[in-house]
Amino acid sequence: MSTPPDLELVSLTKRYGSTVAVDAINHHFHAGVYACLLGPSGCGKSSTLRMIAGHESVSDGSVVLGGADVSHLPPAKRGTAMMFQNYALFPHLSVTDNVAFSLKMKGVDTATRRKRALEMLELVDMTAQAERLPAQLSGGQQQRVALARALITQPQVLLLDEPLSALDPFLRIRMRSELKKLQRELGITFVHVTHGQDEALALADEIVVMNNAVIEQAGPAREVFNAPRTDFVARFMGGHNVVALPQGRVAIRSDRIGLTEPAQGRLDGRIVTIEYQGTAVTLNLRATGDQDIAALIPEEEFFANPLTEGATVGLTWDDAAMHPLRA
Ligand SMILES: Nc1ncnc2c1ncn2[C@@H]1O[C@H](COP(=O)(O)OP(=O)(O)OP(=O)(O)O)[C@@H](O)[C@H]1O
Repeated sequence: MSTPPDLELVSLTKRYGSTVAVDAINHHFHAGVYACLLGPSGCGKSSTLRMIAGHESVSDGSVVLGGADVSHLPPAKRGTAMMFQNYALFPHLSVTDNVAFSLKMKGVDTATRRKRALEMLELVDMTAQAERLPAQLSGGQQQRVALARALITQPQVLLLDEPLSALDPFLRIRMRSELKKLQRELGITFVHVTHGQDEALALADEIVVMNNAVIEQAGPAREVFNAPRTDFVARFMGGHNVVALPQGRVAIRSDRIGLTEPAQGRLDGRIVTIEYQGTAVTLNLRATGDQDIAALIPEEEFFANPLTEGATVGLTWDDAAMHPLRA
């Protein structure tokens, strides 16, 4: 397969009446990346995805694929394909006919489209169910059919809107590793919308965090998690404390906080609650300056020297654990 093209969003804007859903965002998705658009409900992720797909008009700015402005092309002419949250399968068509549908619309002959549909079903391991109706499939199987249906058009970019949200937690984790494997095999760009931090961390080469219609931070998953640049990203990614220090606000991972004697650390904290979590214990502390701080202490370390609620401890961390936050 030839190298897929880069996808660029240039000052991309979506307005619905007076609501600005996407506010002049710029981003360059490198070809072949697995990117997750991550953010809370209403931040503009789906609007962004739908503008890339061509299912929503662009109010301003442009979508550029492989150097060409595709902002005003119809969805089928862009080189993108979209997989919807509810899969949108036709209930009266067999699995094979669902997958072959877009080729039928393009006037491809029956034998060719059946052959291509079966190839796609093989790719997603659904050959055995080829003649069933969607209602005769499990949620995970429906998702695979939806994937096969999106991939039959040989898109350069696959757009996925909350593709795992309809599945139960067990299946969600299984299907997420299948999505990742498929993306690696195909080598095309995946842009996957989710509001789940775990999902984004598990899947993404690159995480694009959106909030209030803008991109707050984008970068490799580990960089976004370990070095959040704003309060919002630190809190939304989870696992971090936002601490106000004389030099400014910093993010510190809760598992980077250590305990010492009172007055021997950087701050003192009173233990408000203790939560046992199996491999670790979370201490929720009220620290100097009325700041809430969570410290995640490995189980063995905690129980070697158990503490009780109400006790005061000193809190320590390395300089390298502090990530300054933008004001
Ligand atoms: N068709 C529409 N008409 C008017 N406002 C809309 C429309 N679609 C979305 N919006 C508004 O635009 C903003 C962004 O919506 P969008 O669906 O892009 O967010 P999202 O991050 O995908 O949220 P969710 O995770 O809940 O799907 C929201 O304030 C929403 O209410």
